[in-house]
Amino acid sequence: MTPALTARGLRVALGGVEVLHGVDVDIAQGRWTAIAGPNGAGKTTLLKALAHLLPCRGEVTLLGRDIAQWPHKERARAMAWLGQGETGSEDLLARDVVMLGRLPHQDWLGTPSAADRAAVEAAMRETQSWDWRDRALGQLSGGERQRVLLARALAVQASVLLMDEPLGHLDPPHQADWLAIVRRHVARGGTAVSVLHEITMALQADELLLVDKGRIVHHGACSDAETHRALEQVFEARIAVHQVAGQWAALPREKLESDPDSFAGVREKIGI
Ligand SMILES: Nc1ncnc2c1ncn2[C@@H]1O[C@H](COP(=O)(O)OP(=O)(O)OP(=O)(O)O)[C@@H](O)[C@H]1O
Repeated sequence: MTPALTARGLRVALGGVEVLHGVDVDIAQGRWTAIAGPNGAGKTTLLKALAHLLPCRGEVTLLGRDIAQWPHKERARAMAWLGQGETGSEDLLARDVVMLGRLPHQDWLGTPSAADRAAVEAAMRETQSWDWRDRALGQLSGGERQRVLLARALAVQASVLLMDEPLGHLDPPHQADWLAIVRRHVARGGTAVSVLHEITMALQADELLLVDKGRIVHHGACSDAETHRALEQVFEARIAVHQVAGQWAALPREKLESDPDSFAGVREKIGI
């Protein structure tokens, strides 16, 4: 199957300094790929370059076609973006913010159709943000706001969904809801790519892309032992990947070793 996204020799310079040094990658369609790595490694830069949001050297394709050759609206219908700490639109009502996700489907100066309104409602219900549809974005809490912005990305109904640190401000139940949303998207044949700092959450993805110092240092299945070793290595062995209650989890190694009592329950479960 054609990859959802590919990059060949991708280089990005920011402020005159190269921060991405010739990345080659294929992102599979119908899979969820998580991008992880240390602070400043280049994860956001890579995601933005794949989204065609940054000037870069090299080639990027979206669904088999040079990303720069896509007509703008068509590309905006094929690929949705959820950025990190987005500002702006503070005075807009939440439902109008989500309607922005429908712009690629509308004619210039066109009014929203019944299908647009239905997509907005469905996306807001999916992210449980429908209740504050008539409140201004600037008046919402961090987590409420994040769910509205996720709804905006979902309202696009794009097959490729790119999300930079989507769990910001979300409490654990809403993190679990986000996980369910991503899994549904992928089960329907969609592609999800997300930068995640929460490594245990990143390990729930299908594939893990590890970025360090502007390069991809590993790309493999999240269930793969080789991926776990690469993950431990990129974080200088300060985390350890173990299976806890049937799921892969990244635990702080120093805490496990120096304060065994606080992890007694976990140690019992994972047998160490
Ligand atoms: N506008 C900019 N001008 C100059 N350098 C920048 C700019 N934006 C980012 N950088 C640098 O580029 C590098 C990669 O940044 P990027 O945001 O992609 O890292 P990241 O892996 O997403 O980091 P984090 O985990 O901290 O969010 C960092 O060294 C950062 O300081």
